[in-house]
Amino acid sequence: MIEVRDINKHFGEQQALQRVSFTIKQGSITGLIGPNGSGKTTLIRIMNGVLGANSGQVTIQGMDTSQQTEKVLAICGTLTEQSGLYENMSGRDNLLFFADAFGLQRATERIDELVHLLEIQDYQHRKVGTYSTGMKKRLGLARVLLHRPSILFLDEPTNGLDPDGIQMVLRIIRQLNTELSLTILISSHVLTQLSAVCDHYIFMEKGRVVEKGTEQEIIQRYQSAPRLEVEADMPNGWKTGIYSPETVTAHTATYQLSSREHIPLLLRQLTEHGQVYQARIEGNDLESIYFAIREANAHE
Ligand SMILES: Nc1ncnc2c1ncn2[C@@H]1O[C@H](COP(=O)(O)OP(=O)(O)OP(=O)(O)O)[C@@H](O)[C@H]1O
Repeated sequence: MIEVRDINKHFGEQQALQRVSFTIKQGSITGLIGPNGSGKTTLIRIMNGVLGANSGQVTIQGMDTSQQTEKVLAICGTLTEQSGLYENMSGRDNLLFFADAFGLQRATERIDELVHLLEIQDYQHRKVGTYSTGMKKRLGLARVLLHRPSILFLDEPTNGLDPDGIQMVLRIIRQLNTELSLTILISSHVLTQLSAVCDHYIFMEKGRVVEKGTEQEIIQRYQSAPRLEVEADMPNGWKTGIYSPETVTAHTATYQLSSREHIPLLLRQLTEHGQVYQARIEGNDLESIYFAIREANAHE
C-alpha cells in the first residue's frame, strides 16, 4: 500500500503541489490524470524518493520514502520520459549495463525473460539510436523491470506513440498487473488512453488533487442530475406521469431528471405505455465528468 499524506512542494515562488493526499491499494492500476504542469512528475519524483517534499509524508509498504530511499528504490521501478538509455549501445547491452549497475544476480536469464516478455527479440542487438519511440518505450520498461520491482511508476508512458504503440504499452501494463501483480501508477494528460487499464483515478489540477476514486465512484458523485436519452415507440406521446421530455424526435426523446432515483421510475412509466429499445445517460462517461471537474476548478 502507498500512502501520500498532505504533500506540499514549491520551487521558489512556484507552488507545485498543495496538500496532496491519497492512498493506492496493492495490486491496483491508478491513473494520475492532469493537464501539463499540474504536478504529476513532481509527485512521482517525491513518491519514489528522488525528490524531497517541503512537508508531508509518503510511505510505501510502511517505509518513509524520504528516509528509506534505498529500500524504496529497490521495490519501485520508474519509467520517465527521459528513458535514460544509451543510444550508441544495443538494447541488450543497455540491459546488461543496468543489470550490472544494480548488481543483479543471473542477469542473462533475467534479460532473456524481459526480452521475451516485452517482445524485443528482433531488435535487441541493434543500437538504441536507431529505435522508434515505441521500441524505446519497451526497452525502457524492460530496464525498469530488471530488479523485479513490485511497484511501477510510469510517467506519461504513451507520450509520442502512435495508436498501435499506445495499445501495445497498455497491453503490457495490463499483463504486468495481472501476471506479476504489480501495483502501477500511470501519469497522463490524456484520460481516454488510460480508461481501458485503470481501476482507480486521481485527478490533479494546479498542484491539487481535485477528485479521486474508482470510475464508478467518480461518476456517481457527479451524476446528481442525469439527462436520459431514450429510444422507444410511444404511440400516445412521450409525456408520461410527472415526466415531460425536453427534446423529441421520431423515435427518441431526452429527459432531464432531478436525481438518479428517477431513472427506474421513468423507465417503468415508459415501458407501460410503449416499447423501449434503449436508454442512455448523457455525459455519463469519465471523460465528460473529467472535463466538468476541470471546468469547476479552472477558476479557483
Ligand atoms: N525543477 C523545477 N524547478 C522549478 N519549477 C519546477 C521544477 N519542476 C517542476 N516545476 C514546476 O512545477 C509545476 C508542476 O510541474 P510538473 O512537471 O510536476 O507537472 P506535470 O503535471 O508533470 O506536467 P507535464 O504533463 O507537462 O509533464 C510546473 O509549474 C513546473 O513548472
